[in-house]
Amino acid sequence: MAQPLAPSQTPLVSTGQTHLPQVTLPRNPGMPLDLNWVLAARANTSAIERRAASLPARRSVKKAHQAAWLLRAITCIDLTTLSGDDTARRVERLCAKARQPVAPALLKALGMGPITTGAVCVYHEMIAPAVAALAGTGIPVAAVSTGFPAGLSPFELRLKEIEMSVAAGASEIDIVISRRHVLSGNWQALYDEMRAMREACGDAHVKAILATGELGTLRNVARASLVCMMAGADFIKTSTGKESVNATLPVSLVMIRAIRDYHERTGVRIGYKPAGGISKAKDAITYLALMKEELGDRWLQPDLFRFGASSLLNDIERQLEHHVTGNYSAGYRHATS
Ligand SMILES: O=C[C@H](O)COP(=O)(O)O
Repeated sequence: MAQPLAPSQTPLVSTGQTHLPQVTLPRNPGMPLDLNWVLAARANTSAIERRAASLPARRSVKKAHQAAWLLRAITCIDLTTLSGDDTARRVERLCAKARQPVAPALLKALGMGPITTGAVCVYHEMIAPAVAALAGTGIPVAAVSTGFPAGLSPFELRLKEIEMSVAAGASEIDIVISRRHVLSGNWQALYDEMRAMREACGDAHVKAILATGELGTLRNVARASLVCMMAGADFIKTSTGKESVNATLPVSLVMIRAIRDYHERTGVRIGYKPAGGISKAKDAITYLALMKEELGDRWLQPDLFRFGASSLLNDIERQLEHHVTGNYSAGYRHATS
C-alpha cells in the first residue's frame, strides 16, 4: 500500500526565519586508485530497472507533505541556464529567481520564511553577471568548465578554464569527464584527469559530470562513479543535459549506491546531482524519495543533493500555487527566461 512520506526530520538549513542553502561539507580528500574495488563493481541491470520502475508508484505524497517536499526540492536546485544565446540580462533574471524562487505570499500561506535555490549554474562567460547579481545572498555560483559539454578541448585548456572560472568567482565547478577513458576501461587515465581537475579547483567544490548516457553500461557508470570519488570529486552528477539520454532513475540508483559504498568504506559523504530532463514536480519528489530511502535524511540537504534543472522550478511553483489556492496558474507566469 502507498505510504505517506515526510521529507525529513532534518530541518532546512535555517537562519532565523530564512532558509538558505549552505555548502558546509568538508571536502572529499580522495584516496589512491583502488583498482580491485573498481573492477569488483557490478550492476544487476534487470534488478536495478525493476526497483527503479517501482519507485514512482510506491510512494504517495499528498497535500502538506507534498508542499514540504517541493519546498525542499527548491532549496536543492542548481537553477541552470546553459544556452548558446545566454546573455547577462537572462542570467540576472535567473539570479532574481534563485533569490526569490517562490512568491512571498505563497511562502507566507505555507508558513515558511524566505528560501533560495541551492545555486545558479552557468557557463564561464556568465559567471561575472551571476556573481554580481547574487552578491550578499550566500547563493553559490556553479560554472560548467572543462570544455562543456563534450570535454574534448585540450587538457591544459580545460585545467586553465577551471582556474579562470574559480578566479571569476565560481565556488562550485561542474567538470565533464572524458568518456573515452571509461569506454576503453582506462581507469588510471580517468583517475589522473579527475585528480588534476580537482586540484585546479582549489577551494571550489567539484562536481564530476559522468555523462552517463554516453557510458554504455550501468557497470561503467558504477565504476566511473567510484573512480571519480577516489580522485576527489565532491559530487557526482549524471549528465550535462546535452546528451540524448540524461538523468534516469536506474542510473541514479547505481550512482547513489556507489556513494553509499564509498561512504561505508571511507566515511566520506559525496553529493549527488541528477541533471538533464528533470522538469516535473512529481519527478523531483521521486528523486528525493530515492535519496531518502537509499542514503537517508542527511542526503536531503543542498550540500549533498542538487537537481541540475532549467525548468523544474516553474512546475514546482505551479504545484505550490495549486496547493495554496486550489487553482493552476498559466504556465507563462512562471517562466524564468
Ligand atoms: O546541469 C543541468 C542541465 O543542463 C539542465 O538540463 P535541463 O535544461 O534539461 O533541465
